[in-house]
Amino acid sequence: MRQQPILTVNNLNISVSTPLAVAQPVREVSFTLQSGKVLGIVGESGSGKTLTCLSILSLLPENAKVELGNINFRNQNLLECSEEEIRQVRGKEIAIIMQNPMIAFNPVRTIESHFIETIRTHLPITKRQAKIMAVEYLEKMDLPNPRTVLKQYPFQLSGGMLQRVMIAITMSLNPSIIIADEPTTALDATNQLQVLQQLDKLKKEYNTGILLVSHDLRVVAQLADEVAVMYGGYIVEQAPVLELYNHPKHPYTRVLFESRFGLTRKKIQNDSPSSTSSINKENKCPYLDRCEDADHTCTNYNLEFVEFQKDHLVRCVKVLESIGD
Ligand SMILES: Nc1ncnc2c1ncn2[C@@H]1O[C@H](COP(=O)(O)OP(=O)(O)OP(=O)(O)O)[C@@H](O)[C@H]1O
Repeated sequence: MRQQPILTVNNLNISVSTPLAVAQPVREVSFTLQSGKVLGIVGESGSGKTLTCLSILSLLPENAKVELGNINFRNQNLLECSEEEIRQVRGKEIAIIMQNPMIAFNPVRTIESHFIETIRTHLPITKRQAKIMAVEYLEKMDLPNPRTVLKQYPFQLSGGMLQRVMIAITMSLNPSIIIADEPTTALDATNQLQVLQQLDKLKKEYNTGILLVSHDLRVVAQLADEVAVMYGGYIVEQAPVLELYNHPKHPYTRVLFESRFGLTRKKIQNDSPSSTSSINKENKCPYLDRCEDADHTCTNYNLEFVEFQKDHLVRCVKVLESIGD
């Protein structure tokens, strides 16, 4: 039996205003996250992954806003929370790990000082107790010599170590959800693997739900239970990881997989999806201009996201037609 989702994002639409135009980089995005599961969100640069994540914790840039939708966490619509209520959720309930851990640390403060401040902001404990917790969580992240690490400054640690420190700090608050936005992109292969192993450990040991954002299909394959593919602000396909990787249906997903896994010489073109540049008034497929399978039917359909088989959803009129055949 499927358990209750811990996070439900429903029909999320985000707009951004620039001096030249209003764009809608996130459209009709819906997904759920279960405790102890990893939902991977993949898609090329600019597809709307980061804005989707930032909106969950009300961290959107000033010129961006949620136009429509709701984000439910523990029966609470996060979009209706006050700034104070959101502050209670941030870090303690839902934590975010970003791509470049160096940015998250103040270069003139030791790891110990970061650790203690974060823990004590959320938990009523003494500095001594916080330090004991810090050592304990660094050990859990398999960082050698945790006491030495605590005395060090961020620049004295490698990117991979710093990312694991970041995860240790995050986990010391025992959040129900971690949003990991490209957590391994800045790391070399060895460190990537270690960070992924630690995230996997967290999901299993603490039943943490993880939203794993990456443009790297191999990273997502290692960790995710389910994967959503974003293109032009929409989720165009979503399925359990094995189903999606073995039977990608949307033309964009297929090209993405072929290009990443070298199955053919086909490459994804670098031009940005046209649909991020303005509001999609025509309701045409966001992938239309780049799709090899497109025909006249693709310019006139309502972009519905359809479950064409159990747990496998796709937003493509051609795929749905072919199933009907
Ligand atoms: N503050 C902003 N002002 C204007 N446009 C923005 C802003 N933030 C994001 N965008 C645009 O919105 C679109 C989606 O951005 P987002 O960062 O969510 O993409 P992404 O899929 O996470 O890409 P990346 O992997 O490069 O971070 C992009 O076209 C981006 O340029």
